[in-house]
Amino acid sequence: MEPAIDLEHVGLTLEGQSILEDVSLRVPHQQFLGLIGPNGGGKSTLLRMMLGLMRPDSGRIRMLGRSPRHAARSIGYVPQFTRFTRSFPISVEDVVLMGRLGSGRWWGPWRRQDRRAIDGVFETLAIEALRHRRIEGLSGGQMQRVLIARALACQPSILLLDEPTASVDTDGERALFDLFAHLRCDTTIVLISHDLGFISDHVDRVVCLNRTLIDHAAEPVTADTIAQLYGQQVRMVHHHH
Ligand SMILES: Nc1ncnc2c1ncn2[C@@H]1O[C@H](COP(=O)(O)OP(=O)(O)OP(=O)(O)O)[C@@H](O)[C@H]1O
Repeated sequence: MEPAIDLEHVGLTLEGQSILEDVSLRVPHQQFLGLIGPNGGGKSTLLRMMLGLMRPDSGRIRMLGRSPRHAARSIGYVPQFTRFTRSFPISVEDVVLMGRLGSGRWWGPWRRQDRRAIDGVFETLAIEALRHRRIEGLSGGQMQRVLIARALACQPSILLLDEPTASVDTDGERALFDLFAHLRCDTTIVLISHDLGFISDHVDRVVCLNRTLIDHAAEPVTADTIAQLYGQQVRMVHHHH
């Protein structure tokens, strides 16, 4: 069976700087993968490539056996919180409905079935009370949950999350990982995090990206292995500068 995510020898150079080099990664269906690495290591760039928002200079990316652009409707994406501007005068419901744009509907008012389809997502993320609030006034943790709800609104087969727990308190973080544990029965999840100890408790596998990818698939995921992986990578950063 083809893996859910298949990267082969992916490379990217931007403005003369090598961002990704020979990155190969196969993520089987329903695996929960933690993606770690130092700042600027290329993690967000790699997720954007999986979504088809950026193309590699070399190598090949297949998502669900298709090109990233063709698979995009089956991929939910939670961007890094700080990259999402909140100065639009729109409601929480509007933001979550945006997640259904790929579901065959391109313009015109939302259909009742679209609104009904997101009811479950509001409940799952416990944001029902926020449904008609403007997004400008939300707290960081509330907004983060709204962005996750938006990603889930298309009932994705693959969920890509860029530091989804960055603005969430400890209880909220635990609730999110409970949610991911529930979702992984039928979803492949890639989660970027800097919280090394925390992800080690929840993911199946950890890979570390710092321009090149280090995959210790054979080793059990423990906080120590991750700290070691991360330490190596951080030392490499210093070494390169
Ligand atoms: N559009 C762009 N043009 C030029 N350089 C870019 C562009 N996008 C990203 N980069 C560079 O690519 C490198 C990787 O950035 P990226 O955001 O993928 O890293 P990251 O691992 O997600 O970092 P962080 O942990 O800080 O979020 C950085 O050096 C960044 O400056």
